[in-house]
Amino acid sequence: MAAAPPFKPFTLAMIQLGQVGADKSANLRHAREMIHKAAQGAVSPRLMSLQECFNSPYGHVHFPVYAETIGFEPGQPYDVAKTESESVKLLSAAAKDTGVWLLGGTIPERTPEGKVYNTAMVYSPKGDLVAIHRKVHLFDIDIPGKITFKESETLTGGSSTNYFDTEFARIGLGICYDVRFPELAAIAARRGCQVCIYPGAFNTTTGPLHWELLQRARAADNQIFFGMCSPARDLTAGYHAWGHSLVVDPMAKVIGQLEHEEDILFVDIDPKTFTEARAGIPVTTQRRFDVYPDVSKAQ
Ligand SMILES: NC(=O)CC(=O)C(=O)O
Repeated sequence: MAAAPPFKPFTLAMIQLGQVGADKSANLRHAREMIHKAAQGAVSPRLMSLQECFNSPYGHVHFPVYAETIGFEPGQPYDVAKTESESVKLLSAAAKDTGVWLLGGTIPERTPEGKVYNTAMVYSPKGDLVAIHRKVHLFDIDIPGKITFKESETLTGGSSTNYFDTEFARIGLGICYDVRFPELAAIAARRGCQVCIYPGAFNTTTGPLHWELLQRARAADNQIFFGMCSPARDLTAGYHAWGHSLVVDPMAKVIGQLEHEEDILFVDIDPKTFTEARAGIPVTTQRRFDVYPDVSKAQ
């Protein structure tokens, strides 16, 4: 594995979209407008993120209907010009036009074998698709009287951990429910990620107690910056997202958070906090892998 890029200061933008409805073209148009708005903000971001499921309503019945073929293979060249995926075309053009790294939220992806994944894509400022992450842990829960959700009705879980390198940081990837499984962020951090960003969509049942808690926990466990980008809340939709897109620093301090309406969060990521957290509380050098296994060596 190559060494992580030197960690440099940068501004991160979390784009919390409202208006995600049944009309995919309208969803895509709105995402493009908001990406351009974020890029032209008072502080120029170097990296922008969209939310989980930004081009379709969130629900297992919708995934197969909205699914697109991406055809990305890690390590293989990928020609955006040859894709039929309208979401890939839009995200690639938006990254290129703005000249900003873009974590393009997630979309339902259909593979040639007919499997459907919940997939995040990352575009470089040149518009190249450089990484994907398929949601590893499917959101299957049942809280009687509150929420029942079963992604596994139509989705398959991804089977790899993923990160991407920019000129200012190594960024670890996950999607929403993945945050409840600390191994994923631990693996990313031990592979040199200074920042993890997960597009997500918690809800009004799980969000109040767990959204901030889990992100602060993953940041503190690993002494990294940790952020999740959510959809805005739409009470006319079938799924009531929590909103509150959030970024936490390596001391587990919340350094930026939105409310639940459509908005854009700009956060300055300062490597000094990362260095100071690790120097002051040196858990990253005090682990006892003679007592328990190192999960990052498992794959
Ligand atoms: N939507 C998810 O994947 C996860 C979620 O809402 C939760 O864990 O709570």
